[in-house]
Amino acid sequence: MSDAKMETVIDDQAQSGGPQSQAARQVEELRADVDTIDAAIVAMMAERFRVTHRIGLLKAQAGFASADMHRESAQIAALRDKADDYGLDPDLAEAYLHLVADAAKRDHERLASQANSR
Ligand SMILES: O=C(O)C(=O)C[C@]1(C(=O)O)C=C[C@@H](O)C=C1
Repeated sequence: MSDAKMETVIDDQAQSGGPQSQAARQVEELRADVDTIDAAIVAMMAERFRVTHRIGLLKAQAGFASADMHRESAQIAALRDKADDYGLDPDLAEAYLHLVADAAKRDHERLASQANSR
């Protein structure tokens, strides 16, 4: 256990028939759950992006700035609390919010520059 490995290809281990193949097969089963969860997260992110795109269209039409850091502070505080409730590292929830809000703002900037060039 003490040798520091850089990578273990679990698929190879599962087929090896060696002493670690049962653990490797259990990892593979859990990976199916990970894939299902990741697909759901991507679907929800796409839905979120469609909603923020609509916000961006309204902001561009009204001449509002893409960013609203007051709103983002409230979102971060709420998500950090929620993460705590679920036993998730609040830093991870905050990193998620930055990721999606930054993407939304880039989209809003594009929409604003399109509106300005008309
Ligand atoms: O709620 C807004 O005003 C948005 O533009 C959406 C959003 C977000 O992605 O949640 C993005 C940018 C703002 O700074 C705040 C929030």
